[in-house]
Amino acid sequence: MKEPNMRVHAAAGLLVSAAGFIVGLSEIEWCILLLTVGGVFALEMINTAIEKTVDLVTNEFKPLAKMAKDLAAGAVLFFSLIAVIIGVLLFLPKF
Ligand SMILES: Nc1ncnc2c1ncn2[C@@H]1O[C@H](COP(=O)(O)OP(=O)(O)OP(=O)(O)O)[C@@H](O)[C@H]1O
Repeated sequence: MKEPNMRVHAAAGLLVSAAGFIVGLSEIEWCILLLTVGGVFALEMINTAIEKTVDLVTNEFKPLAKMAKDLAAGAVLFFSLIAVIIGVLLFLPKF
């Protein structure tokens, strides 16, 4: 795993999974957690793929290249914020 962001997502995924075992999530809560963690991973992979593709096409400053990279990074950020909200909704009632 060379991408630093991927390592952060992997660490966060392991941490919330461990927390899930500790607090004893229900089946449906596990499904929601796995979908959320998997979604962040999948989006990060697509973001990296878009970054690499843009870099392959050009290393000059191009507005369309900027837009493609910023939108892909924005998708990861947006879903990560949703993931945090889902995490709070899942875990807060357990304490
Ligand atoms: N060819 C380009 N033309 C215009 N803007 C670019 C270009 N390449 C990068 N940028 C801008 O610079 C920012 C940083 O680009 P970079 O390729 O380092 O991506 P990054 O999001 O920092 O990647 P990483 O996830 O690897 O840290 C992009 O989000 C984009 O706004």
